Amino acid sequence: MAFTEKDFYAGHFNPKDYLDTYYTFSSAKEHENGFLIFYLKNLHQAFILDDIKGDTLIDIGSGPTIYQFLSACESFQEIVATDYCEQNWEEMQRWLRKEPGAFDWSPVVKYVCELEGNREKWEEKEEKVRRAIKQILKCDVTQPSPLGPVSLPPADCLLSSLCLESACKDLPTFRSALKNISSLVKPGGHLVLCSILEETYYKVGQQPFSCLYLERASVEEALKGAGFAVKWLNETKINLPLSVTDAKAVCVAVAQKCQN
Ligand SMILES: C[S@@+](CC[C@H](N)C(=O)[O-])C[C@H]1O[C@@H](n2cnc3c(N)ncnc32)[C@H](O)[C@@H]1O
Repeated sequence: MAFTEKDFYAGHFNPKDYLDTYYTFSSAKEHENGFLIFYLKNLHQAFILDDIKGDTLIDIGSGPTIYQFLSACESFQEIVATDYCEQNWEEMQRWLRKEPGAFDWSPVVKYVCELEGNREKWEEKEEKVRRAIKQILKCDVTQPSPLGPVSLPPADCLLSSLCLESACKDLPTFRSALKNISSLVKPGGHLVLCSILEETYYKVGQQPFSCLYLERASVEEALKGAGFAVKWLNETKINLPLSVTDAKAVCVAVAQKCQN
């Protein structure tokens, strides 16, 4: 399908439909939730077991979701969320401010608390995430300075899930987007990248969006080309209905920005 660029996202990406389709979590939807469970386990691995920690973390292309912060908030006190689209900032704000109609993340939060051995209650974890997210900024990964005029000190860690393959029309653009975002992290800092593999489209409500077809090797090469050393990369097959997406697999990579 034709590439759906950022302004198409701004006009057509419905955060509520997106959350309902991909982040409604229940044991009855084990297949549909497969990719989310895999991401949560690997984020737990990165931020809790591997002990990637520091002061600041920037999440690139956060969309309306907060699942990616549930383990990270144990290791980073300051989280900056970013996205190109205003409707996504608003949807995230609804949850941060506990406003009526906010998405119910509690089943996902409870799952992560279980992974962590219930060190804290799920309500406390939600509050920790709310406290950690200090700002939501506009970002465009296709620009050399993705945060535009906003200048932040280089972060200790970058996180990004399912954004670059949505935002990039081809592999050269994907490679340069990784270089663009690498300017936001310190040398020696980490990048945790959650990607979807072998996907050409996904639907949000009835609206299809294009996806850059990626294979594991192209993710690894692009990371190396952008100056990152890959520490580990885990991949698993997924099984979502074709009415929603043609994705075949997901992967999580942990990489470290090389010292110059
Ligand atoms: C599939 S969603 C991923 C959202 C979330 N990170 C997740 O894990 O579910 C893709 C996101 O990329 C954002 N996006 C699209 N083009 C972008 C661009 N050029 N720069 C930054 N974000 C962009 C969209 O607004 C959308 O929120």
